Amino acid sequence: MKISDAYVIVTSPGRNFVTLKIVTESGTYGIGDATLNGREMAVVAYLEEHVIPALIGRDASRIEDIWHYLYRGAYWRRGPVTMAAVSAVDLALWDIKAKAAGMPLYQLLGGKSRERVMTYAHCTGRDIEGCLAEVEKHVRLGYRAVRVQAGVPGIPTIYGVAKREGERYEPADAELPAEHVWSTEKYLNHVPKLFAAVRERFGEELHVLHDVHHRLTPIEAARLGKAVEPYHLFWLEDCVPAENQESFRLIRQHTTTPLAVGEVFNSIHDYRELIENQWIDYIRTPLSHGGGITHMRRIADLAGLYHVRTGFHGPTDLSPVCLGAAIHFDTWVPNFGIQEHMPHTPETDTVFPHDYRFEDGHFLVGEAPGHGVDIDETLAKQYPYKRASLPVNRLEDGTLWHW
Ligand SMILES: O=C(O)[C@H](O)[C@@H](O)[C@H](O)[C@H](O)CO
Ligand SMILES: [Mg+2]
Repeated sequence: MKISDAYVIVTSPGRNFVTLKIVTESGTYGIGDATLNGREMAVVAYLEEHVIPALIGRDASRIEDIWHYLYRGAYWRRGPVTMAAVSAVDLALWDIKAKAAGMPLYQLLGGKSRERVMTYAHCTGRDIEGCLAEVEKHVRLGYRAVRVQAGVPGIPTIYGVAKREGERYEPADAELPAEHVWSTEKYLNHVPKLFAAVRERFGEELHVLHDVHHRLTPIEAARLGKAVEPYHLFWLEDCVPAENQESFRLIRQHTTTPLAVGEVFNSIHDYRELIENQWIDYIRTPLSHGGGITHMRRIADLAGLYHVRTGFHGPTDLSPVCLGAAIHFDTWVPNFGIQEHMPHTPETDTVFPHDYRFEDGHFLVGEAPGHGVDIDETLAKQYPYKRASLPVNRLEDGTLWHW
C-alpha cells in the first residue's frame, strides 16, 4: 500500500481549516485534520516542506513506524505545530487502514464499548439570565450536559460569550489579536452565582461544566473549586495554565471539584505527573493535536490506570475530520467521559460530508469504512483562507495576562 501522493487543502467555510489528504497507489485515500487555530499556515508549511516529501513511496500500512519516523526523525520533538502535522498524517493513515479493511475505525480499535457518545453543549449569555435561556434551549434539544459561561459585570468582553445575543461565538475574530481586559476579582466574585442559578432552575441531574480558560493562579483556582462544590460540577476546565503540572497538587488539596485539562497539550509528557499523581479527572487533548490515534490511545490507557477519563476538545476550530475520528475513538475507548460539541456551520458541514449523527444529546458513530468523513475539494476551493488570530488579555493595569 504505497503512498503515491499527499497534499494539503486549506479552506475557510466560515473559518479556516487545514486538511491533509494521503493517496495510495491503489487509489484508496485518507484524510486528516491539521487545523491549529490562528497558526494554520505554520502547519501547512511544516507539512508541505518537511513531511509530504518524506511520505511519498512509504508503505501506508506502517502507521506505527511512520509515527516514530516523523516524531523522532524531526529531532525537534513535540510542540503544537509539529504534533498537528504528525496527527494529520496519523489520522489519514488510520482512515486508509480502516477503509482497506472495509471496517469503520471503531471496529479496528477494538469495537464498541458503548452505544452512543454523550456530548456537552456550550450555553453562553451576556448575563446569567441569558445563559439560563440557552441552557433551557439545549436541554430541550436533549443535551444531558451543558457548559455554562456568562458575562461578568465590569468585564466588557469575556471568553466564550458572543459579542451580540444570539450570535455564534468565534474567538479568532480579527486579523491581528484583539485586546481584551481581564479582572480575576470580578470573575471570582460573580461566577459562583451562575452555578447557583443553574442548579436552582434546572435541578440536580443536569451535568454542568465550566471553562476557566487558564486565567487563574493555583490558589485562586482552589478558591473557585471550593466555592462551587455545592453545585457539584461535572468539571472545571483549564483552571490554571498547565505548563507547571505541580500547580495541580495545590488545587487538588483544596477541592473535590473534578478537574479537566489538556486542550493545549500535545504529548503524553504534558500529562505524566498530572495523571500519575491523580491531580486531574479528564484529559482534553484532541486527536488532531495529540499525535492522532496512535499517541492518544497511549495517553488514554495511562489515564485509565488512574481513573482519569476522556473529555475531548471539540470546538468549531477543529474540523469535522477531527470530530468524526473522535466519535470513533469515544465509541471504543473504555475510559470515556464526555465529548465536547460545538456545532459546525452548515457551510462547513457541506465541505466535509460525514456519517456521524447527533441525536438526543449524543453522537452516534457511522458504519462507513474509515473515520467516515470526506472533503469536497471543489467546494473547498470556493472558500479561500483568511488570516484570523485569537485575542490577548490584559489586566486592568495593562499587564499582559492569559487569554
Ligand atoms: O473548551 C473549548 O472549547 C476551548 O477552550 C476553545 O473554545 C478554545 O478557546 C479554542 O479552541 C481556541 O482555538
Ligand atoms: Mg477550553
